[in-house]
Amino acid sequence: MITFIVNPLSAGGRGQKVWSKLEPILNEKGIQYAVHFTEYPAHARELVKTVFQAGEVQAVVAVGGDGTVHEVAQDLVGTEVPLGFIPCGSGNDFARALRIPVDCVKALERILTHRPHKIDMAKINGHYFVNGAGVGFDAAVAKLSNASKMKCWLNYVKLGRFAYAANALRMLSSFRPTDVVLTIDGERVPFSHVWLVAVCNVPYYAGGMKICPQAAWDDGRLDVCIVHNMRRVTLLSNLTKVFSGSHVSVPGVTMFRARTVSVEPAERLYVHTDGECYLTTPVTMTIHSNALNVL
Ligand SMILES: Nc1ncnc2c1ncn2[C@@H]1O[C@H](COP(=O)(O)OP(=O)(O)OP(=O)(O)O)[C@@H](O)[C@H]1O
Repeated sequence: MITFIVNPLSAGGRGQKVWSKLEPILNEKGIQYAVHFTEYPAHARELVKTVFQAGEVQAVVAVGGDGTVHEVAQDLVGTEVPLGFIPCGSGNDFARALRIPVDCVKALERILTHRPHKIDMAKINGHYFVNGAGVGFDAAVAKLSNASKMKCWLNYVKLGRFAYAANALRMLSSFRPTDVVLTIDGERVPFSHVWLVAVCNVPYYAGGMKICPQAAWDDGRLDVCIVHNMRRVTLLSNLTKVFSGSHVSVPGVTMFRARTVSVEPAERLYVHTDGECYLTTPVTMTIHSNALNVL
């Protein structure tokens, strides 16, 4: 039996619309399935636990945004039960990285016909994440985006993925860079005047920003992007380069690859994981090779 976990409110209600399109297709094909709808934040994780307790599970499919994938994946890591994903959030970076079609019917077809394959998973202070985590400026922007009405409006006109970029411009004038010590595979490296530290398992976050262009979900490494010692005006003028990944050659952008990364700033900073902000520093991130089966 395939279990679908649907966030009906993802991208301003797209999750519900997508499910209404998929349900008749599943019935027509005579596929055995169960469906559960999330009713509050973090409910997806509870639902997956309940599904496992109830018995044999063939696959669990997240229908929603990257936040829903993040929650569903937590308890699938280390099991052979594959994760499927029907992307209908505002960012859909996980789908972008794994080349999962944005068309929900094609995404369903892939789930029904694809052989599962293993991907790496990253872990931060005990929680897994699928795409990336960010400390500092990008986490502050993620927090602002999730709380702001702008994301709802942009979702309404199907431009939700630009909410982060729009809020980055708003946050730019007020955010103050700070000193940070990174420990990269055991080596302590101090950085001054740090705007952000992004640690990624896939190239994209925040709705298509190619923050770590070389990141790969099967290389057993975390890719790290540090933006430091950069004037506000320089950051502003180079902001759009992140969509192509060409920001990596701007002075003040330092890239690393590692298996373990710790981030200790001089002051407590927000941390986002897969676009959701529920942690603060200090944090330690590790990579776990071939940890999740994906359809
Ligand atoms: N019924 C609900 N009411 C309120 N919050 C919910 C509900 N269902 C899920 N959530 C929370 O909403 C958050 C975001 O969900 P999701 O990622 O699916 O959509 P999105 O934010 O529109 O997409 P994206 O993450 O791509 O921007 C998740 O962290 C989840 O915990």
